[in-house]
Formats: sequence, structure tokens, C-alpha cells
Amino acid sequence: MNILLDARNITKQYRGTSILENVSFTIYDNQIIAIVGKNGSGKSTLLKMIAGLITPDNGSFMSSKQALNIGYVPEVAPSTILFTPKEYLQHMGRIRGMAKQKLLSRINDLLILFHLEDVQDTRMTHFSKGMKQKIMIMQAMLNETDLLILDEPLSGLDLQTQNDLEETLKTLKQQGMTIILSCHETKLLEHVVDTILMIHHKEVMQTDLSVTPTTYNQLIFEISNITYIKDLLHVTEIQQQSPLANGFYEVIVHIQAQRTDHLLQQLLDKNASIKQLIPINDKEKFIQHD
Ligand SMILES: Nc1ncnc2c1ncn2[C@@H]1O[C@H](COP(=O)(O)OP(=O)(O)OP(=O)(O)O)[C@@H](O)[C@H]1O
Repeated sequence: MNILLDARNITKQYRGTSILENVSFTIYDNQIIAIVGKNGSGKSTLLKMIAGLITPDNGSFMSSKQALNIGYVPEVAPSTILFTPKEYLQHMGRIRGMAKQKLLSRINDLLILFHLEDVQDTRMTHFSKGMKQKIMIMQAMLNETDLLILDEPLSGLDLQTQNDLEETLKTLKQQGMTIILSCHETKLLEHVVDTILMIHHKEVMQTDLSVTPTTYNQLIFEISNITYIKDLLHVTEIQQQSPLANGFYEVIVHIQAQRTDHLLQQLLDKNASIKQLIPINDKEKFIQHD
């Protein structure tokens, strides 16, 4: 996983009242991250700082990219927009100084992506909250976007519209985008979220849901020349190596499951003889290490 943004020791106060204290967390590329916490815990404040709209009193955000393109969708969408989606997005693009042809083509792509081609020329006054929410996300994505920030995107949406938005978020992630959003409870987006940042007592606790436990294999083989294995294995992977009466060596290694096939191939190329291959879990691995 590549790091997109690293928040280090972020502190924020409003008029002498501390909101966040010495908060650190990491945002990985191509993930969906949910910021959760009670009303007034500082979710919007944190999102605005990530978006660069307000500055922390202390600490810094370090990005792995030189210029990180951020799209921000605020919590409160304008209640009445008299334009059609196409007109509104054209205005927003022009305000940002986008070239006409690029803007029109981007709007076209976004209308298709969000399944709103049919209503592109309909006045938005009659749009549902979910449809307006989509338009707000589209305007944040008019420029190429690496990181999309959504403040309470699900608030006030019925279940069907929430599911619809979940699908949209999944599609955006598949296209390579990283999305950070705030919501009141983790349950709402549990199918799509990779990482939860929980704000509690001015601190942030990070839980990575997408990290799958690493599985290992124990492999026992015999090899004629012990120097061969030095290039193939990390020192920590070699559990035991014992000389045999025939001049060969018996070697026991613990290797990550996804690297096992490749190692087997390399060992066979060196004329090693495979004696045993058994899966072990992380816990067993540590017990055997102790
Ligand atoms: N511009 C501001 N000036 C002073 N206080 C502010 C300002 N913005 C936010 N606050 C205060 O900071 C605290 C955190 O606000 P914030 O909006 O970040 O919380 P939140 O978790 O997003 O809340 P909610 O779930 O209700 O949207 C609140 O007590 C709020 O009143």
C-alpha cells in the first residue's frame, strides 16, 4: 500500500478550545476512509484541514505527491440551484479557469459515470437530495482528482439512495481514487470502507479493515550448497540449517504464502529437494520463534 498523505501531530483549537490534540494517522492510496465521531468531535474540522481550507495550529500533512489534486464536497449543499446539471457544472468549471473543450468533455464523462445523462438538461430545483449530492461530488471532480473529500455525504439520504452512493464510491475507488468521508456511525458504510479514523476525546484512532492477516508456509528442503539460499531468502526467514551426512544441508524456512511459489521455482532451479510444505498461521509462527 502506498502512502498518499501522512498527518503528523495535528493540533487544532477554536478560540482557545482544543478540538484535536496531537493527532497522527496515515492515508493510503486508493482506499475509502471514514472519519467517525460524535457531533462536534471535529470531523468537519479535520476534513477541512486535509483539504487545506483551514490550517492546523501545530503539525503537518505530508503528501507523497508533489501536487495532490483534492476535491472537496461540503456538508451543506446549496438548497436551491436554478441551473441544470450541465449549466451548473459549466459555471463551476469556468470559475476554476478550465478550458472549454476539456470542461465539456469532463462533464460528459462525469454525467455517464454518475448515471445522470438523462437529466443533464433538467432544472435541479426538483432534484432529490441524493441527486443533488451526486452533482456536488461531480463539481468537486471537475479537475482531475486524486483525493475526494466528502463531509457527511449520507446525511438525509434514504437507504436506497445511500446504497446508490455506496456503489458510486466503489466505482470511483476502482478508477484509482482515494476517498475520505465523514459519517456518524461506521455501520452505514461498512461494506465499502477500508480504514476508519475514529475521533474520540480529541484523539484519532486508526483501524485498517482491509489489512488481511499475513499467512506463512513452513518449507523444508535439502540443498547441496548453502550459499545458494543467501540470495533467495531473508535471514529472518531461515529457521534452521543443519549439515547432513551426505554433505547436503537441510533447511527449514518460514515464507509468506504469496512468495512461496516463486521460491519453490528458484530452489528447484538450484536442484534442491523439497521435503515438506505446510501452511502455518501468524500465531504459530510467533510461538515457534519464541
Ligand atoms: N469556525 C469555527 N469557530 C469556532 N468554533 C468552531 C468553528 N468550527 C467548528 N467549531 C467548533 O469545533 C467543534 C468541532 O466542530 P466540527 O464541525 O468539526 O465537528 P463535527 O464532528 O463535524 O460535528 P457534526 O457531526 O455535528 O457535523 C464544535 O464544537 C464546533 O462548534
